[in-house]
Amino acid sequence: MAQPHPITTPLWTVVGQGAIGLLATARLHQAGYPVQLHRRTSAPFDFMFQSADDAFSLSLHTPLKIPYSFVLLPVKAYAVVDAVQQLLPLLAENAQLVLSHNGMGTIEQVLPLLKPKQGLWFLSTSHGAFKANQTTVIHSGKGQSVLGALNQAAFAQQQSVEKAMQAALGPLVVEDDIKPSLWLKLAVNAVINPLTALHQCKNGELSRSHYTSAITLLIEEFVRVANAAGQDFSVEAIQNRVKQVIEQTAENYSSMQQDFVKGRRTELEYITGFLLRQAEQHQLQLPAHQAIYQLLLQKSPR
Ligand SMILES: NC(=O)C1=CN([C@@H]2O[C@H](COP(=O)(O)OP(=O)(O)OC[C@H]3O[C@@H](n4cnc5c(N)ncnc54)[C@H](OP(=O)(O)O)[C@@H]3O)[C@@H](O)[C@H]2O)C=CC1
Ligand SMILES: CC(C)(CO)C(=O)C(=O)O
Repeated sequence: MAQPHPITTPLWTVVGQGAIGLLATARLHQAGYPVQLHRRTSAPFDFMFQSADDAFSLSLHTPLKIPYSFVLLPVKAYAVVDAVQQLLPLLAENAQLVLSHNGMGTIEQVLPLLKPKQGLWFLSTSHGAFKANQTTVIHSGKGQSVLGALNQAAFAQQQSVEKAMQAALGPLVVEDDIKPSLWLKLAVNAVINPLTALHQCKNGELSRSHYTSAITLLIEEFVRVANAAGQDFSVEAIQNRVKQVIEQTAENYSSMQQDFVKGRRTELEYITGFLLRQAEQHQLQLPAHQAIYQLLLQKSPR
């Protein structure tokens, strides 16, 4: 008689020890997934997770199990390609890799690095998390996530990846084509992030009439380049989305504002920079985005 296959829960490897990575790690652990952290050092790592409903600590001490079959890569956009290059020798032949970050432009760089059976995914999230200190992560805002497969090899493990990402950063919407969602997130980030970094203000400040004309210009330019790139957005739809996010996150400081004020590298190159590169390809001028990009570069301590 044939033996039934044992039902195993796959081991996930989360890269880094950032806010989103630790949030995902804690939630995977809560859902019963074995999970390990691929960090810059191999020292043992304990951390504390806190949310509105929960608080617990997690010890991740066992040596890393390689090759990695399921990997979540929630690092800043500018760190993605280096991280993937470092991971390549550690990935299984049919590994599944989930990118998660703000901004765009990394997918095209990562796809050619993978082997034919290695699947690539993108997860875009509106969850909020921050590190209160090196070893404490706070789940500060319940959000949701959008997940999409980026190559054919991703479909070989579709159910496993979707189920795990539901646990890690759900509630989850799975899109056949994630690009429109990424462009919509880009619109929000290309308006709110540079303005809040430049004016050193909370997101909610941008609802003041003082910012109306700058926001309108940035949105009109965004829509021109998005349309040229084949994304069918109207100015009105983007205005409504940006207004909604400004209201919903009124008390937040954007990630770019925080990086900028702390003198850390920002994701400007993958947000406004990406938009400007797209505009160039389509022979469009984006004077408002160009101006804010130059101002932030000049003022940036790095
Ligand atoms: N935090 C949030 O609430 C939200 C964040 N996002 C986006 O998600 C992404 C991740 O955000 P967040 O978690 O805040 O970012 P962090 O910078 O806090 O976390 C990234 C982590 O990855 C580590 N890392 C980078 N490269 C490597 C590598 N090659 N090997 C090992 N570790 C590496 C970093 O280490 P080191 O510091 O040493 O470089 C850091 O610990 C960003 O794009 C952000 O914009 C989106 C929505 C909400
Ligand atoms: C949505 C927003 C603007 C929330 O602050 C964000 O994604 C960020 O800060 O990077």
